[in-house]
Amino acid sequence: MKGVLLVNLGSPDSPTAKDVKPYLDEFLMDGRVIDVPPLLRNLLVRGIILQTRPKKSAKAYSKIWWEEGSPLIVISERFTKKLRLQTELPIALGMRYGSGSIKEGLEELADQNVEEVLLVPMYPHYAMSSYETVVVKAMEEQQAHFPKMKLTTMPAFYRSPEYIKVLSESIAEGLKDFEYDHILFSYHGIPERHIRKSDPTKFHCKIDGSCCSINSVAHHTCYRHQCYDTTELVKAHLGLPEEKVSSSFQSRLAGDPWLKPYTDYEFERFPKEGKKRLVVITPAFVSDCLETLEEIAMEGKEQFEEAGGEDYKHIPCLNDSDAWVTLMAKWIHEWEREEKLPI
Ligand SMILES: C=CC1=C(C)c2cc3[nH]c(cc4nc(cc5[nH]c(cc1n2)c(C)c5CCC(=O)O)C(CCC(=O)O)=C4C)c(C)c3C=C
Ligand SMILES: [Fe+2]
Ligand SMILES: [Fe+2]
Repeated sequence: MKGVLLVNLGSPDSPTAKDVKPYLDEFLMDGRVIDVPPLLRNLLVRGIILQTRPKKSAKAYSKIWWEEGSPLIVISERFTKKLRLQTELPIALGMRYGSGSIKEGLEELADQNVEEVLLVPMYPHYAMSSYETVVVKAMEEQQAHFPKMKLTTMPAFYRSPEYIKVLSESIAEGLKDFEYDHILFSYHGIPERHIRKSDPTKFHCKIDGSCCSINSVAHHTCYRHQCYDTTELVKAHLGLPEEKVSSSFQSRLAGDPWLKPYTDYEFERFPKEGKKRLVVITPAFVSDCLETLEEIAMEGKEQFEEAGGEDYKHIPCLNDSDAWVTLMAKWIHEWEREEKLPI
């Protein structure tokens, strides 16, 4: 029997420093997130970051927390419930970090006699700190606890024409009745080093402004290329004017150079260039979360307005919209019947 495991990032159990700390510990001790040798990671994460960050993050989480729980978890559960109505296969949901683990998701499927699992990392793009860590963790759990299960992984779907259509239509809906000077596609950032590490050719990705637009096998795992490609594909689909669209990267941690341009610098720059009415889209996330609801919809608005901006709009992620659920159900049916996957 076939089944599906959807995996999203996860959230703390509550917006308190007490619950945020173990969640951040698991997240940041992942060697694909903070990719330094284990001893140094331990020192950096437990000795420095976790001394102050949980309190700061808990404050941010408490600004966006819903009565039912973390928006990321609640939206992922709503998506899963709606998806179950459109397919007869068992569908489970797991989180990479925090409660509701990947192992529990696989257990739920095993209990329903599932032997062949379609693993769906809920990320449109490949990054070792998002997509790759989900795949590796799921394979480890499968090998350790479910040796007879077969895992097939959904590829990063950022350039599937059907996905671009659904994303573009949700953006078009958000652009209705809003006069804008500029549209910013703000993607979650990663350290530049991760781009070089994920380059199988070891020479293509120079992050020099041109590598991401020159065809290369490196793009299968180049987060930067995939983000820029998403912007280009949506721009083409909607016929948006070249000069009114740009991309940037948000949510960096202090220390290393992360992908540029930085979103918060763009919020300060745009009003000075006369771009005073801004739309922000966050296509690295399929569901709204701390990084979209607090960092972009709240903090970003404040930064933009303080810099002289006048009108600001964040267009929500695809969340549990009917078009997105229906597309995922279609991909699942294609895998179930024809062993075909998007891209
Ligand atoms: C979209 C994919 C994501 C990538 C790539 C990613 C990389 C990455 N993230 C951190 C550090 C943090 N991220 C945090 C929150 C967070 N990150 C993503 C997604 C990606 N991260 C999501 C969906 C969320 C929101 C979770 C939620 O509960 O709503 C946080 C926690 C909050 C905070 O303290 O700021 C941290 C920390 C690193 C270091 C990294 C790549 C190296
Ligand atoms: Fe993150
Ligand atoms: Fe690249």
